[in-house]
Amino acid sequence: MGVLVINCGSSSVKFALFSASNPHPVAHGIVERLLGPHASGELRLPDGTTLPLSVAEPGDHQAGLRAALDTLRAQPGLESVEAIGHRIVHGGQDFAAPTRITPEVLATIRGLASLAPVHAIPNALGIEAATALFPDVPQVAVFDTAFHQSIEPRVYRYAIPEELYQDYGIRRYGFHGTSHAWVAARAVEQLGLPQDQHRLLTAHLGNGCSATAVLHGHSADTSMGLTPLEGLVMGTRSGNVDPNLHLFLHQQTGMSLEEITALLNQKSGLAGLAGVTDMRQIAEKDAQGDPSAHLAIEVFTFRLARELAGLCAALGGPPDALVFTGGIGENSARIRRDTVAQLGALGFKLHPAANDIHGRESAGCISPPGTAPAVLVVPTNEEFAIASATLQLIGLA
Ligand SMILES: Nc1ncnc2c1ncn2[C@@H]1O[C@H](COP(=O)(O)OP(=O)(O)O)[C@@H](O)[C@H]1O
Ligand SMILES: CC(=O)OP(=O)(O)O
Ligand SMILES: [Mg+2]
Repeated sequence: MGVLVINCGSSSVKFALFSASNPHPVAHGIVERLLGPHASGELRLPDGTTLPLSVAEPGDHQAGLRAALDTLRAQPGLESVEAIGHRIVHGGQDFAAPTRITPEVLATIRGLASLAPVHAIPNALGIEAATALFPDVPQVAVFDTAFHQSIEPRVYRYAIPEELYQDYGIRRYGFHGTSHAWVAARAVEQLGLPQDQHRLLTAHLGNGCSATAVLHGHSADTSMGLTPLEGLVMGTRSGNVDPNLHLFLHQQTGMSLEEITALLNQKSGLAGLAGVTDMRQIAEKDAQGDPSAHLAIEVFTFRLARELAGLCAALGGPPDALVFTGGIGENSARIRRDTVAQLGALGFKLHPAANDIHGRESAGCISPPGTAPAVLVVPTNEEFAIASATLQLIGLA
């Protein structure tokens, strides 16, 4: 039983093919720089082989998916695709759980574009491209927002006039839910906590970054809001700024609303502070004495620590553990160290040697043995979580 998982971003398509309940993909890859003249990608096979993917012009999402799937299908011995799961970033108020994709569901996802301008249209294009290539294969939408549907009105309402919530659905939604739910479940298993009695903080730190308070298996609060711009400092996103910034910038510079929105989503965050988005490069620049890179790390970790401390209000008691995941959370001992160093008020401590060795593929405890609260590194596996939800929904699991 082959399940293909598709994560269509604004300029890339990530994909992974899974066989039944094996969390390691039988093949996976990425096609990048779509929409530009030099789209390209690669397919990785379990034996370590990497095959280049050449994308036909125009290099749109369908061309990207076609390049990936044609190469995938040509590999001897790989599973055929019997179900497709899509990562869909925004489910709005309409979707609280994985949903079988129909033309109506696709239209609703497309209609949510104003709430997720960077993500919703590529997500819809991914569904259309997959439908064109696999017209008879069942497809399932798995929403980033679904896990956060449990947050309460005091958490999801903004203090703005009520009719804006009623008329336009303006509220906090939260994202990266598939990842937060996955790593929280692994942490509960690893620490032997009761399924229905635990308090966790999860920090998903990738290109987009968010933190969540997980209370007894459910999301109780999260740092992202109406859109994936709210909250933490990210690769190119500012996270929280004073909402008056839009007017101030417009008056000072003459920039339009659209230009300011693009500035906050695409040119801010680590890119704005340090000039580059990649945390590895920022750490290298910092080591060479670059003051902007140093400040970027300080702002990133302080804002993360402050957010995590604030999320404890929704836990209603001291956390059992803090979980780091995502490209930065899994790989950067430096970011974990600097963040935890600012959370002493909550009792968090690191075991420096354990912190230095844990990285991708090695889930582990990085706090001193036998002490509470625990600090864990847990690799996320959004793709496998989506594959599992897809199989479950179509009754093949
Ligand atoms: N060894 C590392 N040290 C620090 N940061 C890393 C390391 N490896 C990856 N990263 C960072 O992880 C981020 C990308 O995270 P990832 O979860 O892969 O992204 P995406 O959200 O696109 O899935 C980048 O900022 C990258 O620099
Ligand atoms: C919701 C979100 O921020 O997603 P990503 O990290 O993939 O950009
Ligand atoms: Mg991500």
